[in-house]
Amino acid sequence: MLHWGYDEHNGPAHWKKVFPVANGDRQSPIDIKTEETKYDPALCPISPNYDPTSAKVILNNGHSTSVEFDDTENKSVLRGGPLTGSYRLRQIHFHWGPSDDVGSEHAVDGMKYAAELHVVHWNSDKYSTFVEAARQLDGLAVMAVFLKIGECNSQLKKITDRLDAIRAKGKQALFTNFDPSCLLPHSLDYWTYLGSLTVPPLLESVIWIILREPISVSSEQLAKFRSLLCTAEGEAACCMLRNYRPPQPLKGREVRRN
Ligand SMILES: CNS(=O)(=O)c1c(F)c(F)c(SCCN)c(F)c1F
Ligand SMILES: [Zn+2]
Repeated sequence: MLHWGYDEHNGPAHWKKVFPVANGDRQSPIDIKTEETKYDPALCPISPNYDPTSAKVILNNGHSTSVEFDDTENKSVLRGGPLTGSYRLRQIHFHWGPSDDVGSEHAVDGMKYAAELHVVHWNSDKYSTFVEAARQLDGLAVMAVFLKIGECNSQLKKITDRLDAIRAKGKQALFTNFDPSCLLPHSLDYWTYLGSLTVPPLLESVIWIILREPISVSSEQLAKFRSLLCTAEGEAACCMLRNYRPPQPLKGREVRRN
């Protein structure tokens, strides 16, 4: 297989040929059947504490757009929720689709949102680097926020207004003084379950925290994500129209809610 992607010839159905864990017991995303989620009174509120100076660059990696944070010290961390100890902020990125009726990775009772924000953290209490943590069962914590078509999101505008500068794969631009808490909804109520990365190598090291309340995004803002290119400058341009993996089998896992 050529390099993995989201096209007919290299998309999610092909990934298992190179990454056999794609058929594992704790793959992500999943379709959250809300009636089957279990209330857990032991679950704490989540407590994000981010320092805006941790933000460094905004990047087009060919599969998504991300904001990368300085994770050389414990300046921006997530605590609480289902987590033990503190998880250090690494980066945020988005998943979307070719039209507003699909795009999120997780689904809620079979319904997909237009896009999904992932806030990625790693367990800096127990491990020394992101790469080491990504190989551990409790290594990563990803907070997911659904994006629902509606009003223009003024906070998201800080990101969508910069996408022109990073259209081609491999391009990056300075991006600092940004606290990703500004992208969180009013309510921090969540579902949580044990899963994986949703892109190769699909490592089964993610504690998922999925916020139940979506944030808004306008159709025009979302269209800007789709104008990003999966190809580098000088290559035949190919738009990043979709980068979501379909829901995977639950395989007996429990989804808890606070
Ligand atoms: C949950 N979404 S994801 O797509 O599987 C994903 C990424 F895209 C990531 F970029 C990173 S971190 C940076 C790695 N090079 C990650 F931990 C991650 F889980
Ligand atoms: Zn993601």
